[in-house]
Amino acid sequence: MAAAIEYKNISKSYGSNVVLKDFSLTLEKGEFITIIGSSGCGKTTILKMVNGLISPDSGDILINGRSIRNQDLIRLRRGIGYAIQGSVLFPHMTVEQNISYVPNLINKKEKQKTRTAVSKWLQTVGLDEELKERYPSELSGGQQQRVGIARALAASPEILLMDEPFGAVDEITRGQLQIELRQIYEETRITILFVTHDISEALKLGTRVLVMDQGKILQYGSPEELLCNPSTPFVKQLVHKTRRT
Ligand SMILES: Nc1ncnc2c1ncn2[C@@H]1O[C@H](COP(=O)(O)OP(=O)(O)OP(=O)(O)O)[C@@H](O)[C@H]1O
Repeated sequence: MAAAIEYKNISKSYGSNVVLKDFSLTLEKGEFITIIGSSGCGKTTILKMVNGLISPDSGDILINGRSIRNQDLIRLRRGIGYAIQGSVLFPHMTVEQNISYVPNLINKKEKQKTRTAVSKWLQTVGLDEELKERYPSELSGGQQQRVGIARALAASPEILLMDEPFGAVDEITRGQLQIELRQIYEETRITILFVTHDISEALKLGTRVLVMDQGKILQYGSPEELLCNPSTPFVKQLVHKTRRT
């Protein structure tokens, strides 16, 4: 399978804090990659490097075989969905305006087509059509999170970056969103990078799980590989938590 994202010998430090040192990894197209590891180990850093929100000190990142170094970052970001924890919706725009924001930037002349697409995305993320006229402040946390996911998907990205997108919602909503996201993945087969603190979520959603510690890859493999063949005592302890729950 072709590579969607390649990290090539990436190093990144903040002052004397070395976050990544010679980090290399190839992520294949169409995988749902969940990323887990101790706090501060560099999960968000490797995610934000994909859409250029964080630049490496050295090394290179290739998206679909092309280095992001010489690419127009604004254009690159429009093609990469990004959903993070909590509501990051534009407060002064309705649900419909939020979801259609990027599609309207991309194809200015096809407003009707975008309107139809908004209805499709609302349905996909399990939101009632009548919510589209509401403002973010008139929605529950779970609904806001769903709109955030619809907005990230609305530009039909090939890559979707998700940084603890379900971190701020209750358990029941979280379970529903997990099922919906997995369905969206099955239907679209886009490449998803999903940061989580929850090992059950990582094993349940991912086709591949990346376990990191202090900027290093401890294991990158399928959920089955992690469960049957944990590479280190750290990974073993981590996956054992799910067996007890
Ligand atoms: N802008 C910044 N300036 C200084 N240090 C930073 C900055 N951004 C991140 N760091 C540090 O870099 C390290 C990695 O951060 P990162 O956000 O990638 O970790 P993480 O694994 O996503 O953490 P968490 O699970 O707690 O969200 C941390 O030690 C963090 O404090």
